[in-house]
Amino acid sequence: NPHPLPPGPTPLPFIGCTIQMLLNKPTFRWIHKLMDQFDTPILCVRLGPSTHVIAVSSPDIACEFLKKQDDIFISRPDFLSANLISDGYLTTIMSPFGEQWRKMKRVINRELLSPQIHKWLQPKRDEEADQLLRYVCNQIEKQDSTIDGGLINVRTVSQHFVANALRNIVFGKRFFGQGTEDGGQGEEETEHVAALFTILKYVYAFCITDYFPWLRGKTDFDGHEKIMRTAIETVRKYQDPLVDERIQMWNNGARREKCDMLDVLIELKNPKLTPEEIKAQILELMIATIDNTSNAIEWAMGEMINKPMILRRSVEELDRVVGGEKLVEEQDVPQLNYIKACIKEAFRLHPFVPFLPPHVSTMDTTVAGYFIPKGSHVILSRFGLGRNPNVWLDPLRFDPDRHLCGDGKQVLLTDDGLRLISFSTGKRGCPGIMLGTTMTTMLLARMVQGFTWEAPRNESSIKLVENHDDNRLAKPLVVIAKPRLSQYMYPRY
Ligand code: HEM
Repeated sequence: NPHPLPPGPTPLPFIGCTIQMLLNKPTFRWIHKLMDQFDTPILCVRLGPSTHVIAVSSPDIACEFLKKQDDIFISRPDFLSANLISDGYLTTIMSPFGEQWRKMKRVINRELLSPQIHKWLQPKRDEEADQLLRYVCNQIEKQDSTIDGGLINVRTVSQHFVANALRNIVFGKRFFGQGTEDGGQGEEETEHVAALFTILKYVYAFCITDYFPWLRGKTDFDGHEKIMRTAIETVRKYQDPLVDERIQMWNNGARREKCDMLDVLIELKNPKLTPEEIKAQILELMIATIDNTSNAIEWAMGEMINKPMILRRSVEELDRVVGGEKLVEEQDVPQLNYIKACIKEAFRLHPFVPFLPPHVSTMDTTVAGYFIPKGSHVILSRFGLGRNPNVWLDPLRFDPDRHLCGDGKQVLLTDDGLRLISFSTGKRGCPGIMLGTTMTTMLLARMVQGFTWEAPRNESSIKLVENHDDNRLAKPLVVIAKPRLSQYMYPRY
């Protein structure tokens, strides 16, 4: 191939840039620094003897990879983390290109995330939207009654809203255990969610042995393997027995009617799934949903509370679209354009994971004039795209107006031109757009409709500081909420 590799640091023989990577943690910040140093929107870093990692921060080049040459960049790497999560690539997100990926993606698209199934499962999501208000009200009531309102940890509320809804949709119950008196999660759910986030932290996390594959199983150099195995075990300890129990119920006739996603997966005839496939796929669906939704809402709320004008406009939208006499419902989501613009702005500016899962090329090719060898790991930078100063004016400013379309056109959370990353695009794109959009919008809409929000008394504004190691808020968002609707409107159980 006459074309050069994309610019990047000169790799050493055999080890590539591995030592530099180890000396410059966290790796995503190092990669972005290199893109700045080389002044390039496409960078090549070689890790180990032969892996070319290609980072991208320009929408045009991103579209060449995921639109024009989508068929080539359709695989995933064989990483230990991905292998463990997917139980040897039985699932969708993690599986390399091939029959198993095709089969599972079809099952998810057609059987779990179709519009009919979405509608069928709405009562479960509605239940969680009501529980959300009830839980926040209870938290406020529990606190010192001399203070007007109460302190709410938005991170905990958001993460558990998503996890509870997912458990309800998949297993038909919000909690593994009893929960708490006030409608909150119990020990079991806290452990479940923490383990899901540990898995998310260590998946595709530049683990050394992934670039020296013959070391796999011989050394756990950076400790990732042990952490990953423990977290997966924790999640499966709660989930797998429910799957086994349910299979048995179908077998012995104790269950005859499908009520949730687990029933759908067990009763699938063509293709028939094995218990191992069902268990691994459920674990993957759990991690697919929880981070983006909850993290976007935590950041969006922090930004909105710091900019009261934005918060006010979103309240006005809710009052206009929904009115003061009923709670916001899923049917209102298409019209909540300002709320969705706030969420999209959080996706743009504060993505939970810095890169998309790697897209691996299945043959040699040329992109943007550069040689991209077969087996390259292309990582589109959510961070780099969303904050690209050539694309976004004043990129670090939280400004939902960027996403309003005018002419009354609906704001979509999708990202077709890849100017930011929300659900990605192409054959590897997210199949959960409808469910993801619905849950994220309902969460923010109910929080904003149900309560007024402000910074804690001793803080003039909220310190929106990003973690060094990831893009989360350095400290969970804890703010004051006060009920803003008439008392009779809050669901009681
Ligand atoms: C706001 C919520 C969500 C966001 C922002 C989101 C985002 C993403 C992104 C960026 C990808 C990677 C695409 C790529 O590699 O190019 C992805 C993949 C995926 N997502 Fe989502 N997602 C969300 C919700 C969901 C939900 C609710 C489900 C299902 C319950 C889901 C299931 C999947 C699956 C199965 C894949 C793998 C696709 C493949 O590799 O072929 N996601 N998602």
